[in-house]
Amino acid sequence: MAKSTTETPLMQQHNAIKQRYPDAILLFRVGDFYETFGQDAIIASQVLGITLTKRNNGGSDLELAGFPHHSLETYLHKLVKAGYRVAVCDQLEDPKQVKGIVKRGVTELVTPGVATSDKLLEHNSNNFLAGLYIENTDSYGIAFLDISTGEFFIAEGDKEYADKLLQTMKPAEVIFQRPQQRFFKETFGTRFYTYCLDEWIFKAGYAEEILLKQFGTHSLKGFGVEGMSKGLVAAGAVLHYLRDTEHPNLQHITGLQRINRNEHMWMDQFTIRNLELVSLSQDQKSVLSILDNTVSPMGARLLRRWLLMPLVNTEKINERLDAVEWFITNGDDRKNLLQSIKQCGDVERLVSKVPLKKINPRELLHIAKGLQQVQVIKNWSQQVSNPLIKRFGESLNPCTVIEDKIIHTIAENPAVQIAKGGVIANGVNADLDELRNISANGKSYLNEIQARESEATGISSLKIGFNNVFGYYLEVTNVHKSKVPEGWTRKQTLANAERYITEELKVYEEKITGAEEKILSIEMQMFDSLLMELQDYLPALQLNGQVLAILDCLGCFAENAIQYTYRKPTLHNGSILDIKDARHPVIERNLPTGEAYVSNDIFLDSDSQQVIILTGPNMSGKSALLRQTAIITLMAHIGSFVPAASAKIPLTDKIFTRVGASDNISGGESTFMVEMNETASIINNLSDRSLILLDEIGRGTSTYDGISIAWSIVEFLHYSKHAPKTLFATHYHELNELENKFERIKNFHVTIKEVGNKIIFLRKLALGGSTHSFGIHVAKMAGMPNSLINRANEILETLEASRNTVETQSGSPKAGDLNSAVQKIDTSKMQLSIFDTHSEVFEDIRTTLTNIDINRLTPVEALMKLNEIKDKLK
Ligand SMILES: Nc1ncnc2c1ncn2[C@@H]1O[C@H](COP(=O)(O)OP(=O)(O)OP(=O)(O)O)[C@@H](O)[C@H]1O
Repeated sequence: MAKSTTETPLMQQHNAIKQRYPDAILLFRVGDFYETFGQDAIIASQVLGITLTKRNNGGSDLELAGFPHHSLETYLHKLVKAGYRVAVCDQLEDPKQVKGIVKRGVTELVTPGVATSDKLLEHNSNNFLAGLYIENTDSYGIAFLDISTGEFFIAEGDKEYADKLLQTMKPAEVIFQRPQQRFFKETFGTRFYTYCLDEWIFKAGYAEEILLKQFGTHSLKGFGVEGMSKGLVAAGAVLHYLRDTEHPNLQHITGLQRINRNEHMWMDQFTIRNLELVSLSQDQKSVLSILDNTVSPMGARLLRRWLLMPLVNTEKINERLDAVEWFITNGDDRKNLLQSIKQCGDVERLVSKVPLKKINPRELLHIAKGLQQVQVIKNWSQQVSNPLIKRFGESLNPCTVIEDKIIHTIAENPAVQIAKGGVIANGVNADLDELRNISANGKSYLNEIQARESEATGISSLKIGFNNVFGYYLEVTNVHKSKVPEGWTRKQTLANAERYITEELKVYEEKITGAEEKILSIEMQMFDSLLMELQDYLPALQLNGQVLAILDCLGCFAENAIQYTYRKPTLHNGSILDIKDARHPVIERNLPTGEAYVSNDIFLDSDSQQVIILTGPNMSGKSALLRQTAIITLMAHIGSFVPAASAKIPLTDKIFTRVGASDNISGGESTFMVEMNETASIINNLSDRSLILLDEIGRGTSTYDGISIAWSIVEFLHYSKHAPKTLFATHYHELNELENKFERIKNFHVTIKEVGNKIIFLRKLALGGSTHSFGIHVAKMAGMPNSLINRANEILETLEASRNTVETQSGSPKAGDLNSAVQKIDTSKMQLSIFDTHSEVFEDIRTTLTNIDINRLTPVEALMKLNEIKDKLK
């Protein structure tokens, strides 16, 4: 920004404030506009598409861009979405009351992680601010706060766990110690919006002090977070950051919840992505998107967390499953309950707007109407026979006193903005009623006085009037002057009349002058005090929100089970996984009309069938089978019914999935390196209750290396003392040999039918391995030129002829003499079959001609086709 000694006082004020928020865009309120200056103006004009102008600033030109104050929400949201921190600087005094420059100050610093505006928030996902305390390279404390709902979590763990939590909770912003900037980037990458704070903030003593102050308690014991010193340090930093960003009203942040690593199933980021649990883009279908039948935003947010953090406690899971079953058999109860929950709106976010003073009258009324529904649900829950639903229903708090007060205080259909008036109901405040009466019925009130006084005095021509100098008056023509009573005071004498004021008129005048202003002020004050009163109920309201979210999710599982014929799984502590007629919940919902999903049985245990080697042609459905096994297992662990005829699911603490040859080029790792890194992490983190899905592991390197690695991984898993249940899909048919050598390995394949030179995918799982991949067939389906396909078939024949010499010897694979087979490939035909352009062109022309229906061709079209063919021959 251009510096000048002759800056205007306004710019001096701006610059002084800007200095305190150097890394934020400063929206500086001037009259009815928010203005930006200098570099801020350049950015704002680019991001917001508003005009950039120049203004003279003491001799130098300064960039300027602004927008009307009522557009703040829209523009603020655009800037924050574009990744900027925005400081909103308001006028702190009424300009009408002040001479000279108005006092200004930053009233809010909005960043991606500290957003409360509905425009910045997605209704079905949380907007977390994460605090990360890096104690050392493998020890972390993490806190997640959603300021828009008041949910506050803490956790601790090693690097892998910290990474997993960050990936799962997807914070909009991560704050950590400034000296760790480089380390953070190297460890967690660049996918998060980050901000650094001074190291001194990350201290246990400071954290405790700030947390106790926030919660108004003497100790943190009540939150069950003892021993989580690192997590608390992170939570302290989060609160400090809120203070730094001018968020003083945080009464809705009433406590902490701990996330325990051993209470949830372990799935790493790769597994979450590979199983397509949550959508990466708007139109991508995911397990979450097809399961989400919730009726409230808090239900939708909770479902996401449930899905990414499945339970590993049989008792708790069975409680949920039983509740879902109850909802299925009691359909009317379920429908009524969901209807009630729907009417409550986004309880958590509405409640959080109360201390932030961002709630509008309509939303306040919504809270009260929600509380009426809460009462309905609570009453209903008394007669529910399912213990979990009953327990949750009974824990609801209808907060009757405040509900009643809001319903009676707020008008039936209030304006959205308090400033519009008409927000407080009639009959609540006598002064307000009177003022409204006066303001609305002023004319008839005056007529009433006029008639009354005219009758009392006998002055038939008595008139009431008003002028700016004398205010209200009674006008008496000179003829009747003698009839004027004593109590009237003369105010003005005209040629043929006198004007008087009475005590009653004086009082009326005082009342009517500024009635509108007074009405507004009473309304605002009553609204404010209602909000103040409501603050005492915040914890109860938040608890209601959480309970409604749980009931919503359970109801949603019941809805899904009915709509999509999901069945109740049996979760047990044994080792058998036995699913009958399993389906993939996402694929089955996206098949073209008329096509049915082919279900399959799958059985795994730790005695006879611990590892399945799954072969089958490309596109036959191997990956789908692997994934549906994991998704069904996962769904059972969140308490959902599953897409299968029946399912016995062993309690599973970890699901690993790996797909060969996925790459992480931006992370600087080669395809195969990634594949091996990820597989190594499985091998090193196995447990007795793990489910492992390996999809074409080993394919990222040469055939021999790949087969050898795949073989040894399977051997390792088979001999591992944990005996993890494993599904291994592969195109290395050589691996089928493993079945003969290891007792707990079984071969299966996905069936197809060959009809002529076509194959039909039957998609049924059958015992035994398959010998063909039919990859060339899939290449044909993908639209490769016929000449290329024919050539590939020729080469395949040559190679397969040599395959007859394949011998697999004593526990290790030998893939035959591929090298000498390759030498046998006859390249003399290559000119003709692949690179003979003529054959390609003729093939092309033949296709064009075959597709022409001569009877329907107009002469002009025929000429054009002829021209097209001529061009091709050129
Ligand atoms: N059981 C099924 N019923 C109906 N359609 C299915 C079934 N299984 C898979 N499909 C369809 O077939 C497509 C290919 O399936 P999938 O990716 O599982 O094959 P694959 O055997 O793993 O193939 P590749 O070896 O080439 O990776 C799926 O996207 C889905 O549309």
